[in-house]
Amino acid sequence: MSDTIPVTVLSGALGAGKTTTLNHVLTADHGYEVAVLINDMGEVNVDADHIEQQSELSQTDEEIIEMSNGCICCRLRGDMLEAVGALAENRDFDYLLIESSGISEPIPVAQTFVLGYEDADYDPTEDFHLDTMVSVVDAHAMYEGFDSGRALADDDAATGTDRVPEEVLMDQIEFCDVLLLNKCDLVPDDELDEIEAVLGTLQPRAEVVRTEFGRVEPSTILDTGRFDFEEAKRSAGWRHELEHGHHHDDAAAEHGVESFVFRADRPLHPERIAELFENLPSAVIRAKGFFWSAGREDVAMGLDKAGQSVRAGPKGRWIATLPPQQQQRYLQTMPDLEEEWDDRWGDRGVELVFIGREFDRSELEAWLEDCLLTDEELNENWDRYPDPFGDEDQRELALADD
Ligand SMILES: Nc1nc2c(ncn2[C@@H]2O[C@H](COP(=O)(O)OP(=O)(O)OP(=O)(O)O)[C@@H](O)[C@H]2O)c(=O)[nH]1
Repeated sequence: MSDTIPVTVLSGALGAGKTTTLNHVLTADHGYEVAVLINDMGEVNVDADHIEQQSELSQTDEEIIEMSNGCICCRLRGDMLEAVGALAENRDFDYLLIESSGISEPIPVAQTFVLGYEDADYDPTEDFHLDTMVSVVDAHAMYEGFDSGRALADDDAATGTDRVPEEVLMDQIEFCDVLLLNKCDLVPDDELDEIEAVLGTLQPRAEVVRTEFGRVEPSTILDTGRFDFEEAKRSAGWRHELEHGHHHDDAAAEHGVESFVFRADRPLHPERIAELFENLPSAVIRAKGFFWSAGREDVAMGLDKAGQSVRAGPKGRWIATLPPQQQQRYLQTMPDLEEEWDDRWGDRGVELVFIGREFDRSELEAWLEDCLLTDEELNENWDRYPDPFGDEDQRELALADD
């Protein structure tokens, strides 16, 4: 057991701050050779897209595996095992850090590591042991919906096949060893005390740590030895999962959560798109990606909506704005990029992911289309358009107006 590789699994609702936490920990001084597996909800993993090559994540040397288009708690369970099995063959890392998708249920992920999985030949216990289950909780979302937080506490119906994300959230809270109460900067201290009290009642065993932008000591989530198999086995969820099996094979579909990606290779009108971002339907629970705002050819704008917060603004650089040598490096390593490269505009474009429950996708798509420059506008002087996004990093749009 002692020479098996420890595994930490990060769970947490969509937009709670898992990636932010992961970035923070990976760039901190942790002393491990970490391999990372990221499971993102949605067809494409925008977090890993090329404009973000400059992000902190890619500046670290970690081996990163991405699994999109499904959840590692269900459809991708076997795939996950195969991937970590292949990783383990080389053994050139000594820690495995997993970020599961926002709607992944933590128990099946834990069971996959502790018990293996019937459809996979690889037995993960030969190489790995589960060290810490971490849940990232969005303190601001809890604060905003404190009433529903109470409903959560009363809800013992985490069984059956009609599980909804609130119940997944419940599982994420109840089945973890460390609870990161994130986004504490957005919530008054006395409210945080109350939220912490609720969390403590729901999961007395977990260590609760308050964080802002995922800034946590690596030792809080790495090699803590806190995962307790005996304890886990006693939890109702664990037994239920074993008795009934993990029936669904697509958590997203089951929860009515869907995602779509909007792509375009022409710019968006800054005022129209800012207005749309400020008025996104509430059924859209998460949106992210990057876009080209007409008149701001110098910078890749990012969108980041998590719950009620909508932030947009400069996020990264287009590869087309990099010095030629660096540009060549990207183009050589990314064949897709070369294919999509526009002679005049390079990689500038729009790629936005929208995740929601029962939202009208075609209506949203039509609105987005309307925000693209028309053929006529393409010939105008874009520099005359007012720029609602400014020069700062992504800033809050919706909250500022409330
Ligand atoms: N104000 C504030 N914003 C935060 C904090 N942590 C993260 N955010 C922002 O919240 C948004 C979502 O953060 P992510 O780290 O991408 O969340 P995630 O859980 O990985 O999201 P998914 O992968 O889509 O499930 C981003 O805009 C972050 O900058 C925080 O502590 N305070």
